[in-house]
This record gives sequence, C-alpha cells and structure tokens, in this order.
Amino acid sequence: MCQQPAIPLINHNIVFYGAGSMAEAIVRGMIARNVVESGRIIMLNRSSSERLAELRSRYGVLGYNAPESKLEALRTAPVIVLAMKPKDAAEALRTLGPLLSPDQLVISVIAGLTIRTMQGLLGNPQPVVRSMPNTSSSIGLGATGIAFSKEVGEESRRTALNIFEAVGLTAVIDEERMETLTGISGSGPAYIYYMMEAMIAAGIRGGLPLEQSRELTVQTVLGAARMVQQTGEEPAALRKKVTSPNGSTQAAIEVLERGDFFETVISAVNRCAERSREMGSALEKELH
Ligand SMILES: NC(=O)C1=CN([C@@H]2O[C@H](COP(=O)(O)OP(=O)(O)OC[C@H]3O[C@@H](n4cnc5c(N)ncnc54)[C@H](OP(=O)(O)O)[C@@H]3O)[C@@H](O)[C@H]2O)C=CC1
Ligand SMILES: O=C(O)[C@@H]1CCC=N1
Repeated sequence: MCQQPAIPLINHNIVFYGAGSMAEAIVRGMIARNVVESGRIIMLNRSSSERLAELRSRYGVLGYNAPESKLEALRTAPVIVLAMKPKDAAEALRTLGPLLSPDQLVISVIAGLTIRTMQGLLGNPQPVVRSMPNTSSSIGLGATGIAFSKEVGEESRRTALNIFEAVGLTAVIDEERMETLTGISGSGPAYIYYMMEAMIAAGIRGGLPLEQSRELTVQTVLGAARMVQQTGEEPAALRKKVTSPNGSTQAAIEVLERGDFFETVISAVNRCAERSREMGSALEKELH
C-alpha cells in the first residue's frame, strides 16, 4: 500500500470543474491518502446543490455552483481539473479560456478530448494535461494514462503526476495511444464488473445464495488479479495451472471459445477506442 505523506504533497488549491463520479473518485482517493487538505479542494457543478452538499459532508471539500463563486475559483486556482461529460466540455472550455492566466494548469479527464482541441477551445496555448483515469482511483487502485502539452513545465508536470500517483498507477504515454488506453483501463473496470455480474448470476441460478455467490466472485477476481501481480507469471500460464486436461475448467473455457471470448474482448476494446475518437472528433468540430 502507498505510505501516507506526513505533510500533504499538494499545497495549493485544486478546482474540479465538474463534480460527478470521476471527480469524486479522484477526490476521495487524494483525501484518503492525505496528499492534499480537503479545504484546498473546490468542486464546481452546473446545478445540483444537493450533490455539492453531499460532497461537502463526505469529504470536507468546498463546493460552488453560484456563477460568481465559480468564476472566482476558476480565475484563481493554480490547477483546474476538467471533469464534465464530453457534451458539456466545449462550452465549459470557451468559458474558461478568457479567465485563465498563462501559469494555470488545466488537467482534463474527458474521454476523446485532445490537447489540440482543448487549447483551441480555450483560445490560447495554455499548459494542458490530457489524462484518462478510472473510477478505482477512489480506493487508491486507479490506473491513469497521462499526456502533456509542450507548454507544461517541470513543476506542473510533477503536480499532475502527484495527483494521479496519489490515487494509483500512472502511465505517461504518447497522446496518440490515449484511446487505446481508454479501451483497456479507462473503461476496463466496467468489463470486469460485467463479467462479475454474469458469474454472480450463474451462482444464483445454480442455487447459491446471492451473498455467497457475490463474495466468492469478488474473492476470485481479487485473487486472480493479485496472482498476476505478485507471481509475475503471465495470465496464460496461470490459466493453464487452473485448467486440468479434460477437466471442468477446460470445459468452461471451450464454451467461452465457442463464444469467441478472446476476440470479442479485443473487439470491445477497439470499439471503445473508436468511440473515444468519435467523441474527440465531435469536440474538434466545435473549433470551427
Ligand atoms: N466515469 C468514469 O469511469 C470515467 C469518466 N471519465 C471522464 O470523466 C468525465 C466525467 O464523467 P462522470 O464523472 O462519469 O460524469 P458525471 O455525469 O457523473 O459528472 C459530470 C459533472 O459535470 C458537471 N458539469 C457539467 N457541465 C458543467 C459546467 N458547464 N460547469 C460545471 N459543471 C458542469 C455536472 O454538474 P450537474 O450535475 O450540476 O449538471 C456533473 O457534476 C467524462 O468526460 C468522462 O469521459 C474518465 C475516466 C473514467
Ligand atoms: O464511458 C465513458 O465515456 C467514460 C470514459 C472512460 C470511462 N467512462
């Protein structure tokens, strides 16, 4: 596990422009690891005061949706994390651009939104970071891809890395690979949850009580991931060790193969990447 720093690593305000699931996952992870004091986190949304009240009471963060407070927070924060849905990003970036000074860092978690489009919509070559985290950041087990615009200096680079390293693993990658990474780790938790849903349902249909089926499934997924991590063995090698010749596992794998499981997962990852590119293209059109 990560060691909790005695002195918070981040000693400036961070504004989350968007206060939904992904923003909360990052905030929860950062606060749990004590990398920043909760009073330095400001969360903004468009309309939901109940949501801001919930975040304030859960994490002790500040939350605003009144226009003047929002503008003031955006004008003055050294770091702004863009965390709204892609459909809301163009308008938000157009609002943000004229408010910023050149030293403010904008970090996006928005799927598909490229560095070029971000800077175009901001209207200036602001230092920007394109990231793709996942919701496991909320328990410190996130996996985040990061790409930097050339305007990002060493200190800002470190700031962005501090945020995401505090909530899990980070991978600095070429921006061109961000959609593929989205297909693996950004959306990946959903594929695993889907597999778990099916395993739990199978247990119930086979007569196990829901709770037992759930617990057994969770432990199986956790154990399998830890085995790959801790033994350093390849998943294929570990799979072989479970699969006795002509045994029950082999019979199960044959069913998965008949459903073209391996290629189906690859197609899902590819489609996810393609969809991210489509969302990125829709945002790029907003430039014209
Ligand atoms: N969920 C995930 O697993 C992951 C999501 N992402 C990315 O994170 C982003 C957010 O996703 P998610 O957290 O799921 O979305 P949510 O719908 O949960 O949250 C979106 C938030 O943005 C706010 N918002 C929208 N427009 C504005 C605006 N103009 N000003 C201020 N706040 C605004 C909404 O406020 P209100 O409710 O008041 O309208 C809401 O708080 C997406 O772009 C997605 O691609 C990236 C990786 C993983
Ligand atoms: O589904 C989405 O668009 C976002 C991006 C990665 C995970 N969720």
